[in-house]
Amino acid sequence: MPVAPLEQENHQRDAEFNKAMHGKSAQVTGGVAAMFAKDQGAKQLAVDEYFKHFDNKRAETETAADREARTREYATLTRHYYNLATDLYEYGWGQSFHFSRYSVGESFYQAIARHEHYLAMKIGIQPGMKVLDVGCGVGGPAREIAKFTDAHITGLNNNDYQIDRATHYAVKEGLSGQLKFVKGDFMQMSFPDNSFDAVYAIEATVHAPKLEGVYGEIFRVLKPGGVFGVYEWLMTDNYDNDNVEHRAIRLAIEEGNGISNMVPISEGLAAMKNVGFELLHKEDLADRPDPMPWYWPIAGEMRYMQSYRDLFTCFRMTHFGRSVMHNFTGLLEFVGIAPKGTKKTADALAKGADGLVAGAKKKLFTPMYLMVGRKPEN
Ligand SMILES: CC(C)=CCC[C@@H](C)[C@H]1CC[C@H]2C3=C(CC[C@]12C)[C@@]1(C)CC[C@H](O)C[C@@H]1CC3
Repeated sequence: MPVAPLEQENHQRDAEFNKAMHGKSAQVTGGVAAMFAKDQGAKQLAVDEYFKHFDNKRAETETAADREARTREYATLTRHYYNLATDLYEYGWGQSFHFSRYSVGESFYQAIARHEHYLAMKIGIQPGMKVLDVGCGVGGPAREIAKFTDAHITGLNNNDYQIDRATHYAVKEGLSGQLKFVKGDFMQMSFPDNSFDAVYAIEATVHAPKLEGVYGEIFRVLKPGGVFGVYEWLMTDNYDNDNVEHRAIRLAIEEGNGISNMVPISEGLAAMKNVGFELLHKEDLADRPDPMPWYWPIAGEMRYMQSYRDLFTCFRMTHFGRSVMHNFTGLLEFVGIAPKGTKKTADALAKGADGLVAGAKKKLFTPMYLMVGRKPEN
């Protein structure tokens, strides 16, 4: 695919849109309350901007030009995806927007935290280090890793609403001295060269139009000798783009998850090497012989639940739990309480979740391809 030019950043425009759409809802407790406190007109704009890339696009007729159009507008596409999806994520999943491995007797949130600790350990984060979290979401992982390691973490994010939420939670948890959140496009970072001791990215760099672009920026801002670790979303090398069923799964994953261009493992590995990283570790953690698969919560496979404390969290992700919530939002939309587009977004997320599960079961997709690379000393 030809390399598209990067989208021009406009922080003032984004800040104004954030204020218009989300108002003061970043301060609200809980995803559901925040979800309904939006401006209708601004939300409609986000819906139109996001779904123009996916409405009426079918795997059977998808062209390279469709994919190129998405990558040209990668930043707007992903920013509006998170304008629409963030509250639902918080309602249905929590504040760490990633999957994890699970083990016997381990609760859902313990597993999520363990996945974060594992990456922090793999890249050797030490107390006092200056660490960058690329694509930090609402800061769940940054807060956990800050507490776990005593490091200073900067979260980078292109969505103002998520930055506001992350900042709000950091203040609430008394972590403002250790955490800061910065608005920006990870393809064109504003940090000077060699500014961080370590960098990590958890299921976020898949939003890049080209992995080499974001990994190149990470390489630039990392100090020589510093280590970068990533859990990457990749199609496995079983994926065949000429197979319509495979394409339909990839397209469902992209639409439901704000992704402009998902690529195979081989491309992820090549990107790490091409930008200059010395690869210390590569492994698909989804291939570990775990007693339950990473996707069980979104597949609604409640038999894997390990703690009754997880009952409500996990029930919300079952097909039944989702349809209760999605039809309820549809009803609230109909009577004018919820802003238009709430149900459409929820349904797209559900379709994306089904795509993730189908991709995982057919061994076509992984959300936890671990790559750890060092920037050489000279
Ligand atoms: C988009 C990327 C790169 C990472 C996010 C990973 C996960 C946190 C999300 C992927 C699918 C999402 C869904 C939900 C929460 C967040 C995810 C698991 C819901 C369970 C939220 C509640 C809705 O009613 C259904 C959603 C299905 C998909």
